Amino acid sequence: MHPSHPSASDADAALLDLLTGPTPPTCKTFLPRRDAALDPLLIAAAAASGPHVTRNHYTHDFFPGVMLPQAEGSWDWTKFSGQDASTNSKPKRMAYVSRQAPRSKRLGLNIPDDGKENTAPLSPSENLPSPSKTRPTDSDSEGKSRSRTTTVVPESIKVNPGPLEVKCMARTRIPTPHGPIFLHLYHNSKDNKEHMAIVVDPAQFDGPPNPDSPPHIRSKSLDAVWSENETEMDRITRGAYVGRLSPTSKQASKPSEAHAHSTGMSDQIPSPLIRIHSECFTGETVGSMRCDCGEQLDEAIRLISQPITVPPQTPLEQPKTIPGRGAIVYMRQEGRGIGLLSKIRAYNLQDLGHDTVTANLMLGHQADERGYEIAVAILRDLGLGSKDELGEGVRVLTNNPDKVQALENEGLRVVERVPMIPRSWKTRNPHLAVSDPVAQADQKGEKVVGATLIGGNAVYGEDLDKYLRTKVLRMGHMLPLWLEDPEQ
Ligand SMILES: Nc1nc2c(ncn2[C@@H]2O[C@H](COP(=O)(O)OP(=O)(O)OP(=O)(O)O)[C@@H](O)[C@H]2O)c(=O)[nH]1
Repeated sequence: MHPSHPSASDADAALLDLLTGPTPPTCKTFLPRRDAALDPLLIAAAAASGPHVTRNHYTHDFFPGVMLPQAEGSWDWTKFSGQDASTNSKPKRMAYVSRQAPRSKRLGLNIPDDGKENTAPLSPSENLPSPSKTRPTDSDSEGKSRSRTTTVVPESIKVNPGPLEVKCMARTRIPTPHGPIFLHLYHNSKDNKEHMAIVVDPAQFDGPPNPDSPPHIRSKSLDAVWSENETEMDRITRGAYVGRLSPTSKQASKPSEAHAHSTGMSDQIPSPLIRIHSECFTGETVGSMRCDCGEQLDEAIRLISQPITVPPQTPLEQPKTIPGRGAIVYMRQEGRGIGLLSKIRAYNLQDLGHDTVTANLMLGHQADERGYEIAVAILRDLGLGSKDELGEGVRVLTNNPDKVQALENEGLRVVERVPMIPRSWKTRNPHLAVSDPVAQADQKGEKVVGATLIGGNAVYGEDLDKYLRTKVLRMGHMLPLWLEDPEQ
């Protein structure tokens, strides 16, 4: 008898089976699912970013904060109803963050084992978020107390509390209107910026130093052999070569020869001229006439490149001329360390009538937030300004007495401060212009090749004058403030 039709006969049951099909199997007959349950992380990632996003991307936080309502791309604009996404009152969804240490840390890179040279580029050991300082009250220079809370994110974020190390990652020759320079790119273990050294030392093109010439200005970390697997071509490609490269160059530098110390002429030649220059996108790239940074960089390369006259040692000898030598350490400390964003805001405050120092303070910054530890370490790597007997003392191109003090505090041997008179002041002052070929050319309206990076000649205007006067009057820069009236 058919179980579902207890009252029907067997013939009826057979007919019914024929018409309705066999009884479907019960759930018990199904095999259990073998595939993984749907992964909520994967679904969330795909929903946020599209099907190309895998669980790996998501776990490792390729899109930090993408799930937060205010994050770019996280708002569904199809639901836009005139309300600002950032004011969405819905509870925030969770943002997942990788708990896995960076690869370099997991593999133990940057940790020298059995004394072997580390081949990996220096990188900050941890990618910590920038610390933020909160100042509940701040007063500007005019003594007005403000109660608003200002959050300050320092531009140069210190990410590694360990000892400072600098490493020159690459060096190359750059021709400039003032002559060739060697551009060195540095990594360091303190911040994540690529600071640079512009080395002027064209004598290096003639090959290894001879006993009669001053020592070449070369990076010790660049000339070091980084690993036994490094080929000559690897080393040449990163700039560890002596002389000038040509299509037939095959020989990388030998650390012992490249850093040979000569004693012959060292006593008679002046110490190398150096400058620590702070990045200024507006002044150097856009040609801003709000500051003198562009012309200072250009002027520093020009001054360091001037040939040096070496006095004769005996009455029978003639004075000798050798190529100029020195270096500019180009620090990525935009806006005296406050960063470009804050500097742009500071400019607007300046247009509202405040000077550069007050504008910084109003934004919750200090007047100057720069540090010089990395710059001095770079100079030391170049063999300049260290206090040991092989290092050369330096002459520093600056008007800023605080900078000289800070450099000395970091252990730099400064033998002289060399002032930098703004070109526009020289051009307009007949007494100063008399001894300066660039100023003379400017006065005659002649174009001086390479006189400035952008404008070609000295530039001036109300903004620049205000900026220069503030440096002298409020920051103690050592310049004679002769220009009371520009028309005089
Ligand atoms: N915060 C701020 N920074 C500025 C302003 N104008 C230029 N800078 C920055 O100032 C730095 C250069 O500093 P300066 O004070 O001009 O000169 P210095 O380096 O202290 O001294 P010198 O060695 O004599 O040039 C660069 O990083 C510029 O970006 C400004 O109005 N506000």
